[in-house]
Amino acid sequence: MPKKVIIAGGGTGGHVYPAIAIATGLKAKFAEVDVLFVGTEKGLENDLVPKAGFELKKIRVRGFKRKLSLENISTLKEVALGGLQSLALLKKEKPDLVVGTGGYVAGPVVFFASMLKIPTLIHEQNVKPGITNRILSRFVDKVAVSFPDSVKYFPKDKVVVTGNPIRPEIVLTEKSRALKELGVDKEKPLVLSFGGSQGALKLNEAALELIDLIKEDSTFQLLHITGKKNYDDFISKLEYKGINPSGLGHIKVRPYVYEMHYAIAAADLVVSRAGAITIAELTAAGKPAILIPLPTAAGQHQDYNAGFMRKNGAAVIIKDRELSGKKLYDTIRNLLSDRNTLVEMSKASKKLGRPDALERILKEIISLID
Ligand SMILES: CC(=O)N[C@H]1[C@@H](OP(=O)(O)OP(=O)(O)OC[C@H]2O[C@@H](n3ccc(=O)[nH]c3=O)[C@H](O)[C@@H]2O)O[C@H](CO)[C@@H](O)[C@@H]1O
Repeated sequence: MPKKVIIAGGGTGGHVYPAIAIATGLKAKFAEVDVLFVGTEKGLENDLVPKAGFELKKIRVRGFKRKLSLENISTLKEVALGGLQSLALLKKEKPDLVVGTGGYVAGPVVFFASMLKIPTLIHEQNVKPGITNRILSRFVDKVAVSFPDSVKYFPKDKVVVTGNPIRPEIVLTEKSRALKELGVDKEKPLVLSFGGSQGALKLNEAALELIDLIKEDSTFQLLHITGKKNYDDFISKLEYKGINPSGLGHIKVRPYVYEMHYAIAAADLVVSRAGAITIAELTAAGKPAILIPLPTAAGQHQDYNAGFMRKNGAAVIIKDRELSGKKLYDTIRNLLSDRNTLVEMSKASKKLGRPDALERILKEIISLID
């Protein structure tokens, strides 16, 4: 009998990309396995899941505000509704396994699956786990974590260190091919900058200043990703500064890059937020980084992710409040002009990579289905 796996994960790329990596890995190994995604109406899953060739069912879930607020009363209604929808979906689909990769949607789907005695696995991407996964860990069968430092947060008998599953192309793409695909000059180093899957306004502000500093001439090239919703505003601000973005050969600005494996493979240095999947991709590809952890991330979890990279010599950190175009420019110039440090950082980064993470998670999944 063919098996059915439900993967619940959504909201941002950090939850959706690992879910897609798991689904694609499962299908590659067992073509007969049926994989169904559960997400919400608004998240990035609506764009990425159908593109990856999977079916997406949607339920209505919202997160609670961390502070006491009236809005939480209406959220409570949504949560109850989301619970009922999850239950109905699980009863209808009768999956053999439910995997949760985070985001609000994973909460009710994984919780009710465990109540229905369906085998469950959750995956935690960050060094410091979120509250939902900590609560869910009491009910699920397996907890896959991405860093040894996360083990202490979960029940000992359930937790296993697998790493963050990433798209295989991230490791498989040759730099020379990537440079060609992106149309960048192979003689000058390329700096890739982006603020996770949504883009980051603060990083965009710094990038605007940085572009102003390097527009005439530069020792490096820049590929800056603004995030889809910030792109038009970014371009208007560039034009206001008298800069025509399409007229700059050594600077490229994009709203979003679907083929991120080319951007990462081509880069000599990466500037980014400290999202867990970004870090997993950079380390798998052995890229040195300048990280600007998002200060408002729940429980400061990006500080922990970035701290892990710095502790191991793979990244330098700029604090969000200290970020400016000039600071970014100086930090980039210093690193690019110090070849030895850059090589050491690349090696350190590569050492932290876990290219076998997907295989490890698949092994856990298979043992739960069997
Ligand atoms: C604001 C917030 O709470 N962010 C969280 C979210 O981050 P976010 O969704 O930003 O996730 P990550 O930084 O972990 O991953 C971003 C993903 O988007 C991809 N990408 C990005 C830009 C682009 O143009 N194309 C593209 O494909 C990257 O290659 C990567 O695969 O989930 C992560 C994993 O739980 C957390 O660590 C982050 O703290």
